[in-house]
Amino acid sequence: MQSPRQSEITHEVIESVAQLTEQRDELTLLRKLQASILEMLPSVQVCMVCLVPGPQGGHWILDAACTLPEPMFPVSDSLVAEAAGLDPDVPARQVSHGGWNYLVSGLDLAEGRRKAIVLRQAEWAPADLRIAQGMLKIYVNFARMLFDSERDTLTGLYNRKKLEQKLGELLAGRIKGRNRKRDQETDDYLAVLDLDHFKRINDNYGHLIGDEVLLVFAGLVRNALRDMDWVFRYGGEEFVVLIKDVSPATIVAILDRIRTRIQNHAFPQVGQVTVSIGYTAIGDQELPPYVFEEADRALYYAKENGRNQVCDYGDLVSSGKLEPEERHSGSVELF
Ligand SMILES: Nc1nc2c(ncn2[C@@H]2O[C@H](COP(=O)(O)OP(=O)(O)OP(=O)(O)O)[C@@H](O)[C@H]2O)c(=O)[nH]1
Repeated sequence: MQSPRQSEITHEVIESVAQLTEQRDELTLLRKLQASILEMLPSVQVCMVCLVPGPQGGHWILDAACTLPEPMFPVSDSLVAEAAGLDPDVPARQVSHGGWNYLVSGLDLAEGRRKAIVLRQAEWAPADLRIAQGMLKIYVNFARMLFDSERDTLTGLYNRKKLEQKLGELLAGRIKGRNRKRDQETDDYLAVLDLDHFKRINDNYGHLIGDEVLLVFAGLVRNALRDMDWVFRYGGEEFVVLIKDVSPATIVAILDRIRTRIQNHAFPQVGQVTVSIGYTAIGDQELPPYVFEEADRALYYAKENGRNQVCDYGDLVSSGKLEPEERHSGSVELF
């Protein structure tokens, strides 16, 4: 039979696992993991960092721009090397260093990144170690599942489901007035990007090369943007980017930079590929499909009028080239 203390611990562990698996967002999942570990094992210190391949490749470095919960200690180069060398199938490894006993765990992310979770304590009681290892194992398994559920398998970009969630959150925030910046000159934008004459690429070079073009295209778009910008594969050869808090001049510059980089890139076997882009400011549309619909209409205009160009829904409406969107309640087609 369990002692009262044992059954209290069992209850705490079950409660923590239940709370952990309620999370649907990478960052809140990490925060919950940190809180649960600190609650169950108060003498443990926790540090969560992102690693990226170094400039020469072959070794990993800390990604300072990666925002994770406040680290409780600095991560040394040797710990980075330890986390980098982890076998993804081994959830946690024990390492002793400078009078501390560390438990290092890693999780591979898209775009060659790796997340490392490092716990430390001068001495680990065997029961504490088992709890920590178990929690890390549950976290890694659950985070992988969460990660897969919101990513496109070919490109590793976020998928349409994640777009719907992200855009819904953004609009809800604006409606509540939290992100409204009426007095400022910046806005949030949604752009739809569609490769030109992609069917010809498939027809002339085959589906595998078509997939390769999509993969290279996804990387070029991702690399042309800041870490804080969101890139989604909407489906087929259609992609969406969400760019927050930029001026009207900046959004044109960003999207035209993407367009030019694609045009100037020599795609393996295929050579030149171009992209058409339609975008709209995220304002009072109220529902995610309304935002998408505006950007998609601007994209359609770009396609109909020569392709390989960037078109703004707002400009097209104010110059009379497009009729403003008429919305009838009940006619909303969800994503
Ligand atoms: N290789 C590959 N092809 C895809 C994928 N998803 C969709 N496609 C193809 O993308 C092509 C899209 O063709 P269309 O919608 O006619 O458009 P397009 O040829 O790009 O012409 P425009 O958009 O008008 O410039 C179709 O041939 C689809 O089969 C995919 O995952 N891999």
